[in-house]
Amino acid sequence: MKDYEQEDPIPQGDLALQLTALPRETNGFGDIYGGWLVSQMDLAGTAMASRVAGGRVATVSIDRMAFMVPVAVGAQLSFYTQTLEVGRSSIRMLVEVWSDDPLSSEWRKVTEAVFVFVAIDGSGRTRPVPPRRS
Ligand SMILES: CC(=O)SCCNC(=O)CCNC(=O)[C@H](O)C(C)(C)COP(=O)(O)OP(=O)(O)OC[C@H]1O[C@@H](n2cnc3c(N)ncnc32)[C@H](O)[C@@H]1OP(=O)(O)O
Repeated sequence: MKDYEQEDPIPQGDLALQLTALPRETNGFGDIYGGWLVSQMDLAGTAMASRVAGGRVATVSIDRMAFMVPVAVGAQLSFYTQTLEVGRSSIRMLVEVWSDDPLSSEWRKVTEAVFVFVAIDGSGRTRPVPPRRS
């Protein structure tokens, strides 16, 4: 994961979400916890996938992920998304999280994961992703 970080020093894709890590997102040790970060990644990916899908999507899978650096309270977090593949109803999307630490002023990649979203209709059944408009 560290090698990949060095080969890949800039965010991939489009900025989907920016927010500040607040004290309410911490665990009992006072540290930002991973589950909160994953849920923000899911929200950022959902927002972008629903644009591609032209409507409602559901998260069907998240690949393995590792947290490469800790996130400090007060850090500015940026979530980037890149569509990797569009299937009949599925959208594979890379979601990266980058942190701007207010104390160290360091800009670093925190984590990344590939999410798969599926376009669904009002009843929760899969539907085809509409063709891309050029
Ligand atoms: C449990 C929760 O509440 S988690 C929170 C939100 N997520 C959800 O609620 C999703 C719950 N899951 C579901 O409702 C169903 O799995 C559905 C409707 C998303 C998909 O139903 P399925 O019967 O798996 O549909 P189907 O087999 O046709 O697969 C649909 C697409 O998803 C892809 N897919 C299904 N499972 C996976 C998986 N585990 N990993 C990657 N892709 C997958 C398929 O390859 C297919 O892609 P394509 O249409 O582009 O070829």
